[in-house]
Amino acid sequence: MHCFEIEGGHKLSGEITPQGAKNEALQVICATLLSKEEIIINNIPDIVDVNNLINLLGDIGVIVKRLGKASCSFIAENINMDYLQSQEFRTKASSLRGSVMIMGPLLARFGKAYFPKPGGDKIGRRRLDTHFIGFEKLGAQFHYNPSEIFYSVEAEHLKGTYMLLDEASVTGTANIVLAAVLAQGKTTIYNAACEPYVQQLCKMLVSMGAKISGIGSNLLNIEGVESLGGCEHRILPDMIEIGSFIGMAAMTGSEITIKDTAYDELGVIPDAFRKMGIQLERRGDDIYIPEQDEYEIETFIDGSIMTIADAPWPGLTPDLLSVFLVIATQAKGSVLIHQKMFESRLFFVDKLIDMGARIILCDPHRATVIGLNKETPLRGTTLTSPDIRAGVALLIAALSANGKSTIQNIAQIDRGYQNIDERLRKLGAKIKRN
Ligand SMILES: CC(=O)N[C@H]1[C@@H](OP(=O)(O)OP(=O)(O)OC[C@H]2O[C@@H](n3ccc(=O)[nH]c3=O)[C@H](O)[C@@H]2O)O[C@H](CO)[C@@H](O)[C@@H]1O
Ligand SMILES: C=C(OP(=O)(O)O)C(=O)O
Repeated sequence: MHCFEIEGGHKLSGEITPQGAKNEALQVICATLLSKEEIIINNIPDIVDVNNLINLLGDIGVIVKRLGKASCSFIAENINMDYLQSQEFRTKASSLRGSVMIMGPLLARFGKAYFPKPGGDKIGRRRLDTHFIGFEKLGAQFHYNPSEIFYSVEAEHLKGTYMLLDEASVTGTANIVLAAVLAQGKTTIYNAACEPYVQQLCKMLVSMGAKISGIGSNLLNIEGVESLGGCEHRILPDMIEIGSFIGMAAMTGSEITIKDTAYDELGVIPDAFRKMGIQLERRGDDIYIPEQDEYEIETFIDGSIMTIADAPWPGLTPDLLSVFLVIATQAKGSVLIHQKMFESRLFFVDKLIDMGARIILCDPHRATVIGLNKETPLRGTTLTSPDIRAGVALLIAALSANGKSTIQNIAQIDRGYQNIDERLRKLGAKIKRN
């Protein structure tokens, strides 16, 4: 098991370019199953989850060609549906969460799809109800085998309908859209998730010949078509990685430039960092973060303590709350971090408390952080990464801390951050992979 050894307390400097977005990559790669024609995807991040999905598609019969470092061609002409019943499929598909989005395209194109319990972060209950209720509304029969935790959906044909989702699930919306584009007639999805990942998926589907309106809103209208063609698509920069780099710069008091951020797609993220007192400047499509010896968390207008909370898009993504929490530990002022969506994502604060941070975990969803205003740095220690975003938050803490830290279980970080140690070394970080 690899670990990172970090000597903290060094400033970073220079430029860093974000990878392609993990969560978009998972959606658009699954979408390649919808067509017999060639689909080229560019800016694919070289990370474990995405590589596992690409390999899984290869196992199902998709011809995958690497065209360059970050580009692949996919031709899903012949699909081996029997493979989906194999033990090997169950093991491989359950290594990540995003692979559940192969179900929508397979159901739409071949009338059936199977799936084991998906993997992904262990951050509380992660149900799939929205996915399956959506498929059922489109006319599929759903079967769940609880002893094997194996899901199946089958339909002779899918028929468009109106549906109001019980929650704006990101992968759930994507999965339903991926099925509805080939259904007969019109599907309306209300309370649809509209994260940039879903918007990008819909734009790609439109370029393949799908008829979708309402992209970017929570009301999608889809007119089913007979078949879809090929296309070329480029994945947006990873907004979670961009946010992680902003947090890293603030905590280490570093001057860095994050290149090619697709700034207009970042929604409230830059302003949420500004509320934490972090200065950042848009320069074209780059984000420049000056060296800051301190940053002061704003209060609300009436002087009450700031809350940073997650919400479905265009609210603040839950995937950045661990980063906000860690940067608050060295801010001036206090903040309530309210992780509304996931139940077990804040427990990593114990590790920050061990490092000297002042945090009260109020309950599994809320933590109050009283910033140290950089008067007392965190102390380096041995840490274990419980999930991908807590992992990167601990990495940020370790980079800013006094002394050495070891981060174990870095497979969690590698799941979503491409070559992170090498890229950070180029900024001057003292980080080794052992
Ligand atoms: C592979 C992938 O793309 N993963 C992302 C995707 O996961 P995923 O699609 O699995 O997450 P969902 O959007 O389904 O839901 C996430 C959690 O939020 C809760 N929920 C969701 C919507 C809502 O309106 N209210 C609510 O409370 C759900 O019950 C669940 O506990 O979206 C999550 C929410 O942005 C992100 O954290 C994950 O990184
Ligand atoms: C929770 C995340 O990923 P996944 O849904 O793949 O577990 C994440 O990217 O923060």
